[in-house]
Amino acid sequence: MIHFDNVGLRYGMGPEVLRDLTFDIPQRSFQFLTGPSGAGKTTLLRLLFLSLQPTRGFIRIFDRDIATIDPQELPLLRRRIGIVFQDFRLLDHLTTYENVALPLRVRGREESTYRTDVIELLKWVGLGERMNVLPPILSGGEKQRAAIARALIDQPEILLADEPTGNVDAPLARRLLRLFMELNKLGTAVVIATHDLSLMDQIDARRMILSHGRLDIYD
Ligand SMILES: Nc1ncnc2c1ncn2[C@@H]1O[C@H](COP(=O)(O)OP(=O)(O)OP(=O)(O)O)[C@@H](O)[C@H]1O
Repeated sequence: MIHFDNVGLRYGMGPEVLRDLTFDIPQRSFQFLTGPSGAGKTTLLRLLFLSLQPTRGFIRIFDRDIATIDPQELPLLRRRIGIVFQDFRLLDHLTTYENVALPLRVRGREESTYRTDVIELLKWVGLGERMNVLPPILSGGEKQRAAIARALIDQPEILLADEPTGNVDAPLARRLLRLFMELNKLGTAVVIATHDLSLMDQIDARRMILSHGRLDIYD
């Protein structure tokens, strides 16, 4: 589904942050992306989300060479990729329900065509009772789950999550991990960027470890 071949990335004239990355992310796979702070996890997620271009190398996503993708096509391709940002990026003046429905609303979909799906998804992430609340009232873990629901509303083929358990306690982290595993069983590929060793130790999943800009993979 995703293939990187000798990819390198530098910001401006700075040093290479990512070097010689060659790997695949297969359909329906589940992996952790880890490494010390500053190793380049967020940068790699941005490449996977098509919000950065590599400075060298070749990336194929959904059978497309990303160097040849017209910028106008990006929104359509990005719909196939769900992303949960480290800082959630919820809009404070919209309710939880409206935040999750927003990607559909901006595309001009009629509310009657998605209302039930949004409610079902909110129930699935455990926010059935918090649908009409504004984000500033939500706890850190609830915001996290609202951001996950928003990333999933378009039924992406791959979910990218940046430190999704960074702001929650251990029981909730386990619950979120179960949610990601359930999603993966339903067919979505999952990439979780995390520092959290205890989270990774809970399941026997592939580990992509970044260090000094290079990547080692333990299947
Ligand atoms: N927009 C940018 N411009 C210049 N340098 C950047 C930019 N974004 C990140 N960097 C640098 O790239 C390197 C990798 O950063 P990145 O945020 O990808 O690491 P990370 O592994 O996600 O870190 P953390 O675990 O602390 O979130 C760091 O040295 C960082 O300072």
